[in-house]
Amino acid sequence: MTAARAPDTPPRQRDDAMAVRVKDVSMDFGGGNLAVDRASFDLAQGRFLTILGPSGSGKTTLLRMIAGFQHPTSGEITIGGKPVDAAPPHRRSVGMVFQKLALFPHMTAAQNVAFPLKMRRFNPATIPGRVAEYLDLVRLGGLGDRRIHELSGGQQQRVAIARALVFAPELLLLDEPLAALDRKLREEMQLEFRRIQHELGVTTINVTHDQREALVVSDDIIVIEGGRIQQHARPVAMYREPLNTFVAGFLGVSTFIDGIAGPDGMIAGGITLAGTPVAPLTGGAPVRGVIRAEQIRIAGSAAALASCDTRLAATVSDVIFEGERLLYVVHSPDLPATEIRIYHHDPAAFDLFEVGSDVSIGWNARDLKIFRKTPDETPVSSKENAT
Ligand SMILES: Nc1ncnc2c1ncn2[C@@H]1O[C@H](COP(=O)(O)OP(=O)(O)OP(=O)(O)O)[C@@H](O)[C@H]1O
Repeated sequence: MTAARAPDTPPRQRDDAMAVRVKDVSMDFGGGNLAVDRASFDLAQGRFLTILGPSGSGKTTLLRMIAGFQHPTSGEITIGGKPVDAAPPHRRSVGMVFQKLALFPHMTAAQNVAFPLKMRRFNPATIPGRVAEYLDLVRLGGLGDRRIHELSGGQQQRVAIARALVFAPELLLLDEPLAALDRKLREEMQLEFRRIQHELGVTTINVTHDQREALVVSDDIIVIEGGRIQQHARPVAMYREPLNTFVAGFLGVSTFIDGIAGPDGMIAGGITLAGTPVAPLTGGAPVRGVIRAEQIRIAGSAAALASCDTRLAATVSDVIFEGERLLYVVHSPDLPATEIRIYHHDPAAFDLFEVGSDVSIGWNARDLKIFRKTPDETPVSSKENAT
């Protein structure tokens, strides 16, 4: 595969180490609708960044400003050291793939891929070779003569990717391009995006509300909520060390325990739970403990959980079979207000528990992360986001 550096690839801007710089950017649509609130981040050349957040959190607005389609109310965005709106959209070195692919239906796959090259006045003699090269890159070699309606959804997606990349843009922007695909195809295309991005080394910003996609494809993740960047980190760090309960609830499946800070962790339901504060806490302050579903163990007796720092009696309220794993929902008389969620990763095991079973559950102090609770915090349902 030679598409990575085609002979007539335009020289890229390499004078600035940061491919994209977003500085104090806000978008105020008026009437109290602050869609993006003082967002700042830098993205280094060649990295794959995903902006992850729930519906209405400001992801698309932020991406549209980076694309130059929308002007920030305040702040500054540069690509390769230059302001984004320095050139008209069709002259910018930015490739884009949206959920609506906007392919030309009357054209063939190859004609679609050739279109941006013609718009950018590439040497006509080089166009067929370059189109073939990028169709190969997206594994559509041999299908260039097919019209768009003669291609499957996944193949159309590949045409859109080839069209976005064929002119070797400095930056690739993806706005939920996989959202409309069924789960299996979506997961296949996630890996394809990753492969192609690694092969070309093109700096990429992807927008999604799918946490799995963010974890699978990205070098870096930004979680956004209410127009504000909540955390910017690598996927493993984001998952293991969330900065606040919103991020903890948005990635993965967790149990939330409300209480107050105590000397050795937190006090909830009248008992002390050993845990790890993420920041210094004042005794008696309202806190929220968060523990991931895979970090709680479940067993038929407390003796089987001797290695756990905390052990509680509980009753199974629900068992959800998810194929490769089970999700137990249990309640403990020690924490009456808390719905506790536990993953069990071997659904073929013999010691499964049925609804109504009395069980023991346990975890270690390092896995119960204790956050200061803010006054406006409402219970978070991480289950809704478990895709
Ligand atoms: N052109 C506009 N005029 C007024 N308000 C807008 C406009 N575009 C977006 N908004 C508002 O800005 C907020 C952020 O919208 P945005 O589309 O950026 O969210 P999102 O995170 O991309 O959501 P989704 O995942 O549903 O696409 C929302 O409250 C939305 O209603």
